[in-house]
Amino acid sequence: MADPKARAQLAGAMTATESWLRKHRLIYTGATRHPFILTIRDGTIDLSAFKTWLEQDFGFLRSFAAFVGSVLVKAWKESDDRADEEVILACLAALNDEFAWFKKESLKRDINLSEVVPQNATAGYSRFLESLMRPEVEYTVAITALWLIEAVYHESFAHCLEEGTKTPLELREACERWGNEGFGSYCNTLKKIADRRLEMGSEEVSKKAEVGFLRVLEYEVEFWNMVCPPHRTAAVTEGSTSER
Ligand SMILES: Cc1ncc(CN)c(N)n1
Repeated sequence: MADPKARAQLAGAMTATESWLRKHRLIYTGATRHPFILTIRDGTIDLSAFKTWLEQDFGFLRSFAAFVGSVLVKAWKESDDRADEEVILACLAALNDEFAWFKKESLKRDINLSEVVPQNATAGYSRFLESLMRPEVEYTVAITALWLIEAVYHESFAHCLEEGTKTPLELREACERWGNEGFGSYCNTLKKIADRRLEMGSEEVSKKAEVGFLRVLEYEVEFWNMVCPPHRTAAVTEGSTSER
């Protein structure tokens, strides 16, 4: 069905991103409720896993910053709304702050970030981001991926801040960085941009954006799995900690 309006009517009041979140709920939950996050939330986190996450996420961040820069270029060239550029620019500014935070945290934990070698999951994710930076990749596809990458972190870390959780004090700052309400509103703004673009775009672009959506979730799960391999946490997901 090529007509976007007819597509929207068929889906009722649901936006494209909402219908994908529903359709791909299983993998979305896998990405936002990963055992790594659950162990932060219940206070049983293995601090060496947290250290690995710090090291690898810093590496990811370098590619992510380049990707966000490429989304800004696409917005400048293709967007129907100049306000999009301001949202993406704010994201780049926040990333500058994020780099400083990673450096501060690594100093506290005796990590030499310049010596860290990207593991397969980080390198694979970076290659995927690089593929999205190509000029022929549509702005709509790229902004949808950007929204989801940010939203997965927001949903994951916000889960560790809910009432009654046992998130260790020393990890609260990390959780607040992505789990705070301001970050949540920024994710919502990105979601609205993605939906606006998806609504006005072709069926073909929408399909590409959905493929990108799924790939982001797969890479996010792989990223968490690298930090906290499933075999080590099988017992946690089964409700016991005896195998850890
Ligand atoms: C792997 C990953 N995914 C998402 C984010 C949030 N920018 C992050 N820092 N790292």
